[in-house]
Amino acid sequence: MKLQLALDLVNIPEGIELVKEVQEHIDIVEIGTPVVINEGLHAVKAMKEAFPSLEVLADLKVMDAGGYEVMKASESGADYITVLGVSEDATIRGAVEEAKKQKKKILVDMIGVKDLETRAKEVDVLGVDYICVHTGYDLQAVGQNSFEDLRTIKRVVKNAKTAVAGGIKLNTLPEVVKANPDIVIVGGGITGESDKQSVAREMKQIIQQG
Ligand SMILES: O=C(CO)[C@H](O)[C@H](O)COP(=O)(O)O
Repeated sequence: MKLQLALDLVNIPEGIELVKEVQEHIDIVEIGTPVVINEGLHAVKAMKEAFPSLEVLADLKVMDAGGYEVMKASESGADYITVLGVSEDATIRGAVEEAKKQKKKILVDMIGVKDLETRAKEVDVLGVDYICVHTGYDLQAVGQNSFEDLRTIKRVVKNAKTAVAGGIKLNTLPEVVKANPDIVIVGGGITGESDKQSVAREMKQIIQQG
């Protein structure tokens, strides 16, 4: 099980400083959608250059032109690229095809999917690497989380690996880990803490203990 740090509310230099603090406790750095909007794919390139031993995920939330956008993110050094589960199968297929060419991985974000079980089964046969349940900020704000959704995809997904994101904190991590996802994605649960290093260290320990 990998720990992915999501960077959403920082610019490139702030992101690099933040990762320096926690790099030994994380596996993947996510360049979050707001960072890509503000800084472009330069942020992916800068992070990969600064931390060549860490994997980098570009959270593009691709919804069209799957092949082209995966190609551009791959050129910038992304190891993983996100595509939305609500997009057309043709978009997901295009993304998967390009990712295979570039030896990259596709993580499908199921944010906004209404019938999770049905769509997860459909996405699972398209050759994607990861299926991720995700409660975004707007639903976190009204008290929702992804824990039940994680159990659903663990039950129905047969080919892809699984991931979970959305408001995970140190005190809720044990419940998440119990469901055994392949990637746990944490943003504010680390970046919003004053002692980021010790929180990341503790999270990594909880993950390693399973
Ligand atoms: O993709 C995102 C928002 O769309 C975030 O990166 C993801 O939700 C993780 O951040 P947090 O732990 O703060 O919710």
